[in-house]
Amino acid sequence: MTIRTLDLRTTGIDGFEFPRAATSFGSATAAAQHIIDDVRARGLDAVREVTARFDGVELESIAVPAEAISAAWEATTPELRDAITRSIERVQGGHAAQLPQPRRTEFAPGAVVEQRYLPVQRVGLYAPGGLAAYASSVIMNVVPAQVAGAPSIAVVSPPSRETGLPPIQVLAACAALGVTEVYAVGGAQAVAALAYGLPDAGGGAPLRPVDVITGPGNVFVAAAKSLVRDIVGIDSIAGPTEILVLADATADADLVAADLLSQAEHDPNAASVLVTDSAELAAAVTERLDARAAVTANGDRAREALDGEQSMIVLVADLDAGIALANRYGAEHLELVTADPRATLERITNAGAIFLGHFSPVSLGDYAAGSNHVLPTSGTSRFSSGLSVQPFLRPVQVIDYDEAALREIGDVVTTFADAEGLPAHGEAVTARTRRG
Ligand SMILES: NC(=O)c1ccc[n+]([C@@H]2O[C@H](COP(=O)([O-])OP(=O)(O)OC[C@H]3O[C@@H](n4cnc5c(N)ncnc54)[C@H](O)[C@@H]3O)[C@@H](O)[C@H]2O)c1
Ligand SMILES: N[C@H](CO)Cc1c[nH]c[nH+]1
Ligand SMILES: [Zn+2]
Repeated sequence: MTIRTLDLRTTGIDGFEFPRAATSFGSATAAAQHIIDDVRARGLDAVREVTARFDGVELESIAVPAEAISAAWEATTPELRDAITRSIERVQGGHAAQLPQPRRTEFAPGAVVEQRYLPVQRVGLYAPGGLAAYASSVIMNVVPAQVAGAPSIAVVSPPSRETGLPPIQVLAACAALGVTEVYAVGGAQAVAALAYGLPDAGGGAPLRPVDVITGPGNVFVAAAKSLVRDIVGIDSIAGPTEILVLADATADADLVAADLLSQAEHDPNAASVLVTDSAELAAAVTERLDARAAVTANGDRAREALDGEQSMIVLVADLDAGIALANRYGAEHLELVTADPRATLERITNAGAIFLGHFSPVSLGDYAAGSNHVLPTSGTSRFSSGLSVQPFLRPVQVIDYDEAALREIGDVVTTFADAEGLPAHGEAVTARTRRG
């Protein structure tokens, strides 16, 4: 494996567009629609059939028994329990800081409009399965929902072939967070079950439909989320993970290589990109990537990602060109490893999350920084943001006028009502102000 290097030092960056991993969203959308229709029509029978086909697991019920959740916590090592607990504390702190404050505006005595934030009443959170046991994704979904005050939380995650349940790490994170409603189901069938509900999720108990679905997943999960977005709220659609490291000659090549590999191990479609104005750094990172990929456990998968057309080292003439490219790419994860990362930060316009300097690697944010790891990918950071308390809260305005305040502004209403040809609107005001 040698990650390819593209030298734009003399040609310049005009017209250069980063290739992204090809994802067949079109065919996945057709497959997801078929699964959604089937689950709506046949409920649990359809969920069980699709799960048998794509997960290779035959299930009677998808509802995870409460005992399995508590047993998972008991069976978890003290080290992982401690890590889960400390991660939750940080992520809780990070998300509590996002809570918007209610506002009260008094336009005149007795003329008040308040802005309050109401939590979404029931949420469905997707923790991916597949290549890893995403306990941390449980935390990154559940904590913002809990901090927002959502009273009813259902977690879905694909069953493993061995136990027919989500991995023990996922269940242990649910236990630590006090989540008791968990379903062993993944893919588009999980999204359909959350959006439309199931009259019977196994053992006669229903899965009640949710109001909002969040969480990362593969292309079928993403396609299903976009297909149900007219009946439930969703967060942004997260695709294969991405890291762009913007580094100058002051960066440590071994650390840059370690960070590029950390995201490459997620998925053969993951994108690892280094943008630098230092040819020496580019050469050294290439060498360190080879050395590290040879010894890390998921080296084969990471090599596939680094070999893919979506991964590369880009050599630019100077830091200005590098910053322009980073903004053009809008990476899910952007690392700034420059002589003055804070100064570079001021010039960043697009990124899902930004990691500053040598001691803020992406994997810190994945687990323990206190930030959220569900982040916009594929350039969608131009218009969307990482998961926060926001999808779990709705601002609602409360209008509270007294009689004098209504009299004072009433003519604005009647004049508008007449101008719009809607006189009954005005009459609703004069019925009050002309009384007595
Ligand atoms: N952005 C983030 O925060 C974040 C966090 C963790 C994981 N991820 C990403 O999430 C993704 C997880 O993907 P995954 O596949 O490992 O797990 P997943 O849970 O997203 O998908 C597994 C499900 O896909 C369904 N499925 C598999 N093949 C199918 C097919 N041909 N047709 C229909 N359904 C099918 C199965 O039923 C299975 O339950 C990875 O790309 C990973 O990088 C992102
Ligand atoms: N880097 C992934 C996408 O942001 C999240 C993750 C979960 N576990 C490890 N990493
Ligand atoms: Zn990661």
